[in-house]
Amino acid sequence: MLLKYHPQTVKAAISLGSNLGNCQATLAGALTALEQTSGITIQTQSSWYQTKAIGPTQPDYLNGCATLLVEISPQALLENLLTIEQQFGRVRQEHWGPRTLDLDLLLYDDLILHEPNLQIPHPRMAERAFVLVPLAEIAPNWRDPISKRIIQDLLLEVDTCDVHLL
Ligand SMILES: Nc1ncnc2c1ncn2[C@@H]1O[C@H](COP(=O)(O)OP(=O)(O)OP(=O)(O)O)[C@@H](O)[C@H]1O
Ligand SMILES: Nc1nc2c(c(=O)[nH]1)N=C(CO)CN2
Repeated sequence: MLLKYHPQTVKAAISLGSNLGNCQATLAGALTALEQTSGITIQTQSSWYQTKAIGPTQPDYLNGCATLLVEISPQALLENLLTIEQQFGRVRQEHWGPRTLDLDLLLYDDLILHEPNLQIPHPRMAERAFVLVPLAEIAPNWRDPISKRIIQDLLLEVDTCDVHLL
């Protein structure tokens, strides 16, 4: 019997954010760009949330999360995210400053990775309501491989008053 070779498929989670330009169009465009990338399939996308900016004074953000099925490495996934950020006009200026598009890699299966250009889970994920609210909507039982706590439990520890369903 001939068995077709399937590269391993792994589940990953990303966050999306935008606070410059037409944010809703940018986030929808970023998901379309991801879906058109070889080795990436969007599994679930969250609702969009209007969130108060953390960091320097700047406009509110539109934030959301998506789970992906990926057949590419974490580094290749990050490269694709950075390329899509560039396509949407992302200019790196101020630390935590305003941006047309921010794509962060949150989780990659149960992997823990500490490389100079890539940390997984995303190191600030567990303190950010703008990440945990949308992530809990689509992946409440995903376990953070470091704290061993599930997303809906991490969400109980943060203040969600500045995160509003669009
Ligand atoms: N899990 C990750 N997801 C995305 N980028 C990461 C991750 N871990 C490390 N990085 C590195 O962070 C670099 C800078 O990212 P970026 O400018 O988007 O940070 P930021 O969005 O301003 O802040 P934050 O990382 O707190 O969200 C990226 O070029 C990438 O190499
Ligand atoms: N509400 C909100 N604040 C932020 C965001 C974001 O996506 N949403 N991203 C930041 C840098 O990654 C800094 N501050």
